[in-house]
Amino acid sequence: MELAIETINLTKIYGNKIGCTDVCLRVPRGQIFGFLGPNGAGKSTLVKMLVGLLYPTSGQARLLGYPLNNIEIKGKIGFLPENFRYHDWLTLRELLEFHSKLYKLSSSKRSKQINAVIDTVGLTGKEHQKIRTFSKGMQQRAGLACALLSDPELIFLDEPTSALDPLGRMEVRRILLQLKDTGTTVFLNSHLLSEVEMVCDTVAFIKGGRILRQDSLEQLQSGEIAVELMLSGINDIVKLALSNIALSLTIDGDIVTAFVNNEDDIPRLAEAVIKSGAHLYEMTRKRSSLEETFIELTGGVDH
Ligand SMILES: Nc1ncnc2c1ncn2[C@@H]1O[C@H](COP(=O)(O)OP(=O)(O)OP(=O)(O)O)[C@@H](O)[C@H]1O
Repeated sequence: MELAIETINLTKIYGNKIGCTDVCLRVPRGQIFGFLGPNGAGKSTLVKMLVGLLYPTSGQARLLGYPLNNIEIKGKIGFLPENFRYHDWLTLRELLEFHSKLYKLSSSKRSKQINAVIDTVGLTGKEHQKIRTFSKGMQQRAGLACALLSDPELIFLDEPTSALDPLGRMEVRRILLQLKDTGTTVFLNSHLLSEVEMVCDTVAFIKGGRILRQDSLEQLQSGEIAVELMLSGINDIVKLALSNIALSLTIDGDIVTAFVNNEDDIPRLAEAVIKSGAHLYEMTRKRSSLEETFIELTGGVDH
């Protein structure tokens, strides 16, 4: 398997504080990789080392086959930092011109590429507006446009949707999947587990600077699913029908929680209730398995 990122015992110590320690990650090329952890876990520290903004205290890493800080890879990676502040007195077009010069894009390529990224992030028509007049969501799109300018082979996005409304988030998900389709590797730091679940192929969890687990989303989601059903008329027939589908059941008054192995069992639960003559008032899939894994591994959801 060809790797976009490989780190071997990568460590950053700030004075006597651990940023991250002994990080060994393997990010396959062409995947969307989700990097999850509570506040202060070491996510930004790792990304900053990978993009060359921080020197590691020890350990090694290779990006797109090159050792860290190789100048050649700078033109092949894109980066959207978490708390970016761009030159807000510039217009969007001026900002992108400036960044494309930093990327040393040829003048013939520059204009075409700027138009393309503006279109991709949905800011067409805003080219001549100053960044300072942009809403937070528009600023985040402008940041994403900068990160896409070099047509990167590998892109790091630190909380790319934190300022976006649900529609904006959906749009970013579409962009991420589009990037994946064209072979770009996406390294996504996100607190939004539902988003990670929707787009990522592989996920790693970090806490206290240490990687707790790295696995494919498929593997992480292969655990049990809890489904809560609010019923009236619970009787032995319903219980039997549900227990024929579920691995186990718990009943508390009108609430039945059924644990199933497979997503396809969820509609079967509803059918079983209706066929057995009980009334179904509400049906909720409890926490997603990714969320459960996150809580189990890190001891809590961060906000
Ligand atoms: N410049 C610094 N000097 C000293 N300690 C730092 C520095 N930057 C980060 N740290 C510490 O390193 C640890 C990891 O921080 P980091 O910002 O990498 O976490 P994070 O997972 O990105 O957090 P968040 O989700 O809140 O952005 C924290 O304990 C933090 O206080």
